Amino acid sequence: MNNRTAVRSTALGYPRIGSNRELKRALEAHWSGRLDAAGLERAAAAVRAEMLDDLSVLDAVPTGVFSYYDHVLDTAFAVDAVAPRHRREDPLASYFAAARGDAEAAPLEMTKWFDTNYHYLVPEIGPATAFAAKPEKAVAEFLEARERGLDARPVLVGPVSFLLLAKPEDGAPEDFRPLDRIGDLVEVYTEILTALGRAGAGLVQLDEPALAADRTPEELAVVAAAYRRLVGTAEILVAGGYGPFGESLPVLLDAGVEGIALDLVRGRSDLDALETLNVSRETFIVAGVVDGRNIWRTDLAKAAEDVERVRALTDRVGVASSSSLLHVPVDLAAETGLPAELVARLSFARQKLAEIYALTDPDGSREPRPAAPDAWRDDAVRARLAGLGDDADRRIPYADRRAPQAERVPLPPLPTTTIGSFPQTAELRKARAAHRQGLMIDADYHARMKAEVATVIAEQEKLGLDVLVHGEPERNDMVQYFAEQLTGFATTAAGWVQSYGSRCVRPPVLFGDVARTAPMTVPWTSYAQSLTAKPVKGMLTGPVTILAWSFVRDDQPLADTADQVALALRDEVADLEAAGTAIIQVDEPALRELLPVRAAGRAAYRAWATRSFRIATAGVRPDTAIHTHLCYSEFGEVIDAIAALDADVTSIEASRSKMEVLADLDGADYRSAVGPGVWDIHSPRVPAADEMAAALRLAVAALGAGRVWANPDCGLKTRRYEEVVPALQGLVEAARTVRAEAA
Ligand code: MET
Ligand SMILES: [Zn+2]
Repeated sequence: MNNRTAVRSTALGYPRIGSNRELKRALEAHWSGRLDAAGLERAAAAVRAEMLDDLSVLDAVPTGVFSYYDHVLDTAFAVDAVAPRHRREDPLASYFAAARGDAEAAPLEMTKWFDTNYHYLVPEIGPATAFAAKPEKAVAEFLEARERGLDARPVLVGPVSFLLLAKPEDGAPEDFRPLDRIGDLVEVYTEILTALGRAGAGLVQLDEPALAADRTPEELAVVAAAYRRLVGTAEILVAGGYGPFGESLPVLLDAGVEGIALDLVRGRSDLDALETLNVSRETFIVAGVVDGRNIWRTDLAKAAEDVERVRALTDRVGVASSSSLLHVPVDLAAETGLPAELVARLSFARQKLAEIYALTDPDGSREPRPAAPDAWRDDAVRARLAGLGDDADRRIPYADRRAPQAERVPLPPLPTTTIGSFPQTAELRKARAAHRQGLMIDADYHARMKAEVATVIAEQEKLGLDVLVHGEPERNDMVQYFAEQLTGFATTAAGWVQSYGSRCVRPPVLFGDVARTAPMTVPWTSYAQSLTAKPVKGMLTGPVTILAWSFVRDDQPLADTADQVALALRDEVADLEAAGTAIIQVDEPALRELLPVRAAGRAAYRAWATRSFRIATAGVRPDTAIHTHLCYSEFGEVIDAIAALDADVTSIEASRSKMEVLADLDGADYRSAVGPGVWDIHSPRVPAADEMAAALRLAVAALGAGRVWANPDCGLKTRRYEEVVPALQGLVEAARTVRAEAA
């Protein structure tokens, strides 16, 4: 029992975009017609080979975790739950039509994956969706690993989570829920599991992250029935990964699954529960003690203690990441520019595999995490925060701000605006790269960016937009741009993490106390304003989003870290206002993202998240308008938090979800203005003016013309001018039409 084979090492999933983002490049080449399907598949095979090379240090490897775009979409294709509008002759075209839309059809809705910055595509399920087993991808990737002599374990999204993550297709009856289809779906899963078994698979991992959320007794009954049916066809390891299984844990064990993979980073309560549950010593328990969501080095001493607790309960123990490693960059070795004392405290995917392995090795390291150096502390910031008055996060009521703001910046009903960024052209990216590599001097770079601002302002004046933006050409990324200018942050050279499809982000590392040393955006906004008589919005990223899109220190509560960021932004807001900016937008697209998966943690989250936003913004005069912007999610669950931000205008993604947000706002205690997005900028499709006008009419009907703004869903940086110009022409036309109707 004490030899190392007693404890097996594995990971629940792995980064799949390639260590140098090879898949991203191949996908984008394919979409633009520069790479054919065979070329794309060759690039994909190379990425899968690299994944297996990395994973092969472990006793057992997950397979099927590669994806061309998204693993939920892969699962939809594995069970043939493809919306009729996405069916094409060519399966790859069908897949990308669902993912991105094409000339004929809008894509699936995209939304955040639990409390992460990964986005999945929302399957559309109806009462008649004809599920069918399409196990080819799962089987092929299993065999690929098997041919290398690896102990391969196919991974699929489990049937319960698949349906809980799905939405009813358009036109489904009011009372239809995708979960109603569990019986049919499970039959198809048995066929897939059988096919995998025939190919030689033993254990199969079914990811049920939705069981890390609160589940009703009816849903638990569905879980029980589904897994009782499935255990007859394969040995099943159920993985969660985004918190404790809680009430689902005994249900899964009772159903007789072969094993359970626990998230022992965020879901340590499951370990206490397990100790009371009288688990059979035959049950395979995988201890997810290596954080799959963050990049701090594992405290191996503490992790080893948890593994021992599991070993006391069962003879079959695994050590793994707490979730898929999808959420961390591939290799710390690529970071040659980081300070040594930071590097000593970090661990990326490859390092995490080594940590996992060490924990299964009786002679492996059991080193605790070293404490943070004193130099990372800023007592001045701490003292300022401690001294902030109780009203530092309060403005006078919205009703009293409205008139002074309208007087300072007179606007027509349904004012038109954009969310901030304009296309990041190849030329701009080239200039930024040259500047970063020292091939372009600061003065030339700034001149180039200023020229771009001038172009963007002129374009907006020509289009007839009401509130202008400077276009954000100087920003590589809306969080990194600020992280590079604040203390307490480091940025990585190649720490890429997949956000959606081919889109990757490089989250900064927030390791110490945060402070602003100089204005960060004022010169850009002021320059843009100097070029036009129209109002130009200041443009900042809010504290919650800065945290959500960074790897944040885990040695103090998020609330305390958020307040430090808020204080830095408060100074920036004050400087913008002093420079004459009348409208300041503070983006919080990630407000929904950090909402705790379980209800128990939500009130506390709402309180600190909204307070930090208000600390950042509440210092302004009544006649200065604070805008905010949210995107990527369903906002029903955070409507009260949105109201509590106390912004004067909230622009919010709405077009893919067909203005659902209006129903949520209706009834919430939300009084200020809303810009529901009328153009889905995640798709290359240019909406027609009358389509946007129809959306605006819905908004006017719900909120009244006086409270509606006309804008796209999000920033335009990923789009091309060929799309942006006609779409914005249509937007301005739509606003004028609906304005005239409302007058
Ligand atoms: N101001 C930002 C932009 O337009 C907001 C993006 S939200 C993901 O790019
Ligand atoms: Zn956005």
